[in-house]
Amino acid sequence: MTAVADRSLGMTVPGLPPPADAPQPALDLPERVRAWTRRIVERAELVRIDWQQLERAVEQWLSDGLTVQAPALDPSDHYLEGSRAEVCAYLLTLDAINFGSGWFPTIRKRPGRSGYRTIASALADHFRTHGPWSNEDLRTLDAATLARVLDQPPGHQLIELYARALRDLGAFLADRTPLEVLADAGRSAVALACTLARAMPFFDDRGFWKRAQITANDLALAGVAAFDDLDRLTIFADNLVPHVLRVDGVLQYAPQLAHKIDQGVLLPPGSRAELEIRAAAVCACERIAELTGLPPRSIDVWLWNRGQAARYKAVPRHRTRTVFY
Ligand SMILES: Nc1nc2c(c(CN[C@H]3C=C[C@H](O)[C@@H]3O)cn2[C@@H]2O[C@H](COP(=O)(O)O)[C@@H](O)[C@H]2O)c(=O)[nH]1
Repeated sequence: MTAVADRSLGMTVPGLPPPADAPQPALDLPERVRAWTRRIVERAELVRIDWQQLERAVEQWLSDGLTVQAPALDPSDHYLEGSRAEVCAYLLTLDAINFGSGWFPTIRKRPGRSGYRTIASALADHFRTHGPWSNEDLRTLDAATLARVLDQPPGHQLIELYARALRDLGAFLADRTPLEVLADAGRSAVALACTLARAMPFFDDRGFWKRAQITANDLALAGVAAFDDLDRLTIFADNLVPHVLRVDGVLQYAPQLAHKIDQGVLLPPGSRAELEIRAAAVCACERIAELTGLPPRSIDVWLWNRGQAARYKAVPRHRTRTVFY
C-alpha cells in the first residue's frame, strides 16, 4: 500500500489511502463494519478467535463488573465542566486527535497517565485556561503552537499530524459551531459518524471508523448529545481492546506475529496482521454483545478501561503508526 504524500505536511500520512477493498462511509456505516470485519475474520491466517475461551472470559468479566460499571468520561482527564457548547467543542477537538498509539512510547507522558490521557488532560487544561479555539484559530493552527499546548517536543511527527487534523476540523466547521454540526446530525450517532468520515480524511478509517464512531459516544457520555441509535455503533477498534482480548485468551495470535508484537515491531497500517487484529476485536465484541445484552460501545469502554491495569500494561500491545487510532 502506498501512503499518500501530503502537500500541507511535506510527509506521507500513515494509514492513507485506506485498503482498496474497504467499504466507503454511508448511513449504514456500522453494518458495513460488521460485514467487512466478518469477511476478514473468515479468511484470517494470523489471528484466531477462541469462541470457547470468549464465553469463559465473559463469565469472568461479568463477575468483575462488566454490566454494573456504566461507561463514563473521567473528569480528571477531560474538560467536562464548561458549558454544553464548550464541552462539545472540546470533545470534537479531542476526538479529531484521538490517535497516536503507535507513537505514544515516544511522547512525553504526564505522571501516571497513558498517552491518550496525557493528550486529553493537556487539551483539557488548555480549554480551562483559554477556552475553545475559534474555527479560524483551528484553520491556522501550526505544529509549534500545538506542541507548546500539549507540552510535547516541537517537530514531532505526531504533533505535525495532530495540527493537520485540527486544521481539517477548522475547515470542516467553516462558519458553524460544533453544536450546529451536532444539530445537523439530528438524533443519529451514525449520521454524525458518517458526516465526520466523509468530511475529513483522518476520520475516514474505512471498515472500522473508530474515531468517527467514538466521537458520537464521547458526546453522549458527556451528556452533550442525545442520540437514538448509539447501540448500533460497533466497538472503536484501536490497539488496546484487542490487546485485552489477547491477554484474556480470547484472541490467539500466530507465534510469529506474537513475537513481533512482543519485540515492539511496528505493524504497518493496512497490513494483514493489523487488519486481522482490529477485525477480530470487532467480531469478538459482537459475540460478547449477544451474550451479555450490552451494546458494543459499552463493552468497548469497559474493556478499554480494564486495559489500563498493570497486568495488561505488562505485555506489549501491537503498535501501528496511523492517523486512525
Ligand atoms: N477503543 C477505545 N479506544 C480508546 C478509548 C479512549 C478513551 N475514551 C474515553 C471514553 C471513555 C473512557 O473512559 C475513556 O476515558 C482512547 N482510545 C484509544 O486508545 C488508544 C490507546 O491509548 P493509551 O492506552 O493511552 O495508549 C489510543 O489510540 C486512543 O485513541 C476508548 O474508550 N475506546
